[in-house]
Amino acid sequence: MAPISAFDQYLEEDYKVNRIDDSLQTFTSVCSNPLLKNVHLVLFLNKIDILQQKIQAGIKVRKYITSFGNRNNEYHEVSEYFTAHFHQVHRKNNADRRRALYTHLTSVIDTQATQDIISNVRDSIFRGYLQDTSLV
Ligand SMILES: Nc1nc2c(ncn2[C@@H]2O[C@H](COP(=O)(O)OP(=O)(O)OP(=O)(O)O)[C@@H](O)[C@H]2O)c(=O)[nH]1
Repeated sequence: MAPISAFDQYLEEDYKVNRIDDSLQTFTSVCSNPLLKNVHLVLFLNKIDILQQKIQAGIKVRKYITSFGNRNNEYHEVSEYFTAHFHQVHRKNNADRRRALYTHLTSVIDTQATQDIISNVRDSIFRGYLQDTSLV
């Protein structure tokens, strides 16, 4: 789980490290861990409600993440941009393409939507097990 609303925040323990970069570094460690080589990953990009509020308040992503450049400072473009970065980290650390990454944009304070997403994730994991055993 990574908070994608945190693009304008820095670590308390190191004020030079942007919190999105910190999440990407943590995710790189997960993806490059040999013990997790064959484990499918489910990533919740969380706090999208706060991301939407920040964007509506006019906070510019490019001020904090210069690589965002002149893209539109609107929710869909921003969330797609950050999601793509996490997928890129996964791709770089998944040379044999055996592992899947499932990403979900979440706001866990919306308990109904979160419950629906978790049910879908659980269903797809079970479906994967059944396919592996050729039962479906
Ligand atoms: N608005 C909103 N608040 C959330 C969401 N997820 C967690 N929180 C709240 O954020 C606060 C911190 O919780 P977490 O983010 O789980 O904890 P954390 O990772 O230690 O906190 P941060 O470092 O601030 O991200 C709590 O008050 C949560 O209720 C979300 O999707 N939307």
